[in-house]
Amino acid sequence: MGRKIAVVLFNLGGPDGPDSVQPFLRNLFDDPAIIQAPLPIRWALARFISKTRAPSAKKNYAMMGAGGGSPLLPETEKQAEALQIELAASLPGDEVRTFIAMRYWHPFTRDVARQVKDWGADEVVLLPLYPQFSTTTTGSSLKEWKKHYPGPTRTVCCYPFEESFIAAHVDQIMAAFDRAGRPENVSLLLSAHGLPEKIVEAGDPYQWQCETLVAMIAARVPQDWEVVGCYQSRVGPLKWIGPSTDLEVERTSKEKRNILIAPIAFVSEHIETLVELGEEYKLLAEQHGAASYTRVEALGTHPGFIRTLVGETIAALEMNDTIRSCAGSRLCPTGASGCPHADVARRAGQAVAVQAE
Ligand SMILES: C=CC1=C(C)c2cc3[nH]c(cc4nc(cc5[nH]c(cc1n2)c(C)c5CCC(=O)O)C(CCC(=O)O)=C4C)c(C)c3C=C
Ligand SMILES: [Fe+2]
Ligand SMILES: [Fe+2]
Repeated sequence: MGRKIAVVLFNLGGPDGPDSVQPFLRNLFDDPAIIQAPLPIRWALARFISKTRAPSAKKNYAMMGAGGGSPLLPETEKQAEALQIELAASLPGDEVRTFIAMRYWHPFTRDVARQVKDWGADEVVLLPLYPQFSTTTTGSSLKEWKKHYPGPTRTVCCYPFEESFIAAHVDQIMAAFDRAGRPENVSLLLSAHGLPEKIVEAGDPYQWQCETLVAMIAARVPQDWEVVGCYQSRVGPLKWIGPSTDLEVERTSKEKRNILIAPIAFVSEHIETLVELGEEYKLLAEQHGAASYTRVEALGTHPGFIRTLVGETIAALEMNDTIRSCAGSRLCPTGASGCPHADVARRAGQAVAVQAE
């Protein structure tokens, strides 16, 4: 008899209407992975920041035509459905079901953990919809999952260097280049969500993974393009990693370049792609004289991306270990405190050679 395989997709979640913007933000800022402060202080900060940030965030959410909420859940549902169909075809003897576990809004991780238990899964694969590992995203979701699901699981750490993932990005970028009329003097800005510097200094492999991915994409696009990795969506008073996307948009606009801007850490459309990349930076580019500005679409249900997720799931099911590596057939950034491989690596006393494809 076949196995019952639950594939749990981790994502951040987003408000489902204007009234949930503030409680969603409060959940986000109450996460110790986001704000490292002792408890009564963190509660107070979460309450204060969510209250002060809610009015401007509501305006931004209202711009997306999703009833004042985020399109993140419907977009993630499309990915879950596509993945379930492909996995069913790849694992014909088994019963595969995809679940979506959001971190800060419905469907909450704790409720999904209960559904997976009730379904009676024989195998549980935890698959983050974050291609790069960060303690603030995948690490936080894993912790939350473990609080609510005591059974064994197989965890995909991250997949930033998978061949099909890089090829899907290059495909989306070249489609945007065609839409722009294949101009000369192209600056390709590969934009990821930023992080406070101190999180990276504590060992988070996210920036390293983003920058390595930028170099890998740069090797695949026309060699006369300028390719720049940059970071968007800064929040709060701390120093964040750079260069910042807005300053890169300004600089390349002043140089009268044709800008292509692509998200490399978000895999579906939501506020950070539709509003920040699609509206705010577009305006900035126009104000500073860019020759043109074209937004590259998020991967969504791009067949190459769904293939990446299928490959990661199957590799996780086949491995002996319970964690699927960060970096495909390359070496895991072991020793980084944020990487769930760190413990494995410490035990082995060396970088862990990971499963080949
Ligand atoms: C790679 C993905 C992400 C990282 C890393 C990340 C870190 C991070 N985020 C905040 C603060 C906010 N993030 C918000 C929304 C949001 N962030 C991501 C992804 C990453 N965040 C997603 C997918 C979304 C959801 C967007 C949606 O459509 O709902 C928000 C809310 C929006 C806003 O008010 O701007 C905040 C706030 C911090 C502080 C942080 C690292 C410390
Ligand atoms: Fe964020
Ligand atoms: Fe790892």
